[in-house]
Amino acid sequence: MLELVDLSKKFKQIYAVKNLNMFIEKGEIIGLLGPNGAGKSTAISMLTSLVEPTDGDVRFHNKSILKKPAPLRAVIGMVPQEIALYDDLTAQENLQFFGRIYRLKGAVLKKKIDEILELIGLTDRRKDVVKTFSGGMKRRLNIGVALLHDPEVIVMDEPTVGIDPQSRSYILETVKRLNAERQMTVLYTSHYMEEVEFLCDRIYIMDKGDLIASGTKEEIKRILSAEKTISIKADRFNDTFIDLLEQNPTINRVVAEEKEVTIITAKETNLFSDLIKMAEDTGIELNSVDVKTPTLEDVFLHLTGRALRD
Ligand SMILES: Nc1ncnc2c1ncn2[C@@H]1O[C@H](COP(=O)(O)OP(=O)(O)OP(=O)(O)O)[C@@H](O)[C@H]1O
Repeated sequence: MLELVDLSKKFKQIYAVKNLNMFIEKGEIIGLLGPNGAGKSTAISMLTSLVEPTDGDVRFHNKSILKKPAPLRAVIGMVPQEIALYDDLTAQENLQFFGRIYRLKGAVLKKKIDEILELIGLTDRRKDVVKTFSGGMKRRLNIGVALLHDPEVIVMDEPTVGIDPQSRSYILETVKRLNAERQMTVLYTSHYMEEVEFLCDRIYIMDKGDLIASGTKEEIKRILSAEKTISIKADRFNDTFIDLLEQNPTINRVVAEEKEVTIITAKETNLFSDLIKMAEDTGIELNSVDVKTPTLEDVFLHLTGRALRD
């Protein structure tokens, strides 16, 4: 239904997005995962014709929308990262204002507003001004605005950044409902791999403008089928211990954080006794050594040598 073809955007000398290829079929929830600066916002801004690509094409039902964005604009809803609401208006007044921009009015607009307030869980706060809302409530209303014209496709740019856990799970459940009950197609960008794992049918992972992996969760995790991830925990680590790990030829990658070191090694390697000895020799008191089931976070670590959450 929607396709990005060899899409690139260059800002001065830097590619924010480089040769990105993606497709989205009707009714899918697609995850676009990547750390800050990966190029996710730039990619979706090109998709929603807010940013003009340097190269490549965006196609909707096999037709380029770069010169004629109207057919896609009519059916797409965009939830931007920045909250775009009027603080001095109530929730209801905000929806009325944006609804009129979409040329909705009278009983149709009223019905739509009631339905949206119910969906985003703000019916009982409809008459309160937005400036009294928590960050999570503002984000929910921001999503409500994007739903006013009954879009077939909704694009959400990191809609859960910096909000309370309750609003976060409300938003995730709302995305699932929109997809299940209204067959809405969703493109969801995030740097939280657990959100993308929970929501999405297929996933694209970007880093520094490049697409580094794509497929279903299972397909992506198969990238790690020959490796395993070991998490080592201690109250503190030292450089000598980390150096020993990095020099060990059976260890493929080491990511050291204050109280946790993650290593990736070949599946068949048995490092347990070596790790205990290395810790003893370097004066580290281990709290735990665990072999983890691979997550998308581990795939990112494997492909880039960095943790996604950094
Ligand atoms: N208008 C712009 N001018 C110059 N550089 C830009 C512009 N917009 C984005 N960039 C750069 O392009 C790269 C990708 O940014 P982008 O915002 O698309 O990433 P992101 O994955 O959405 O991350 P974030 O979650 O931080 O927004 C970054 O290095 C960013 O600094």
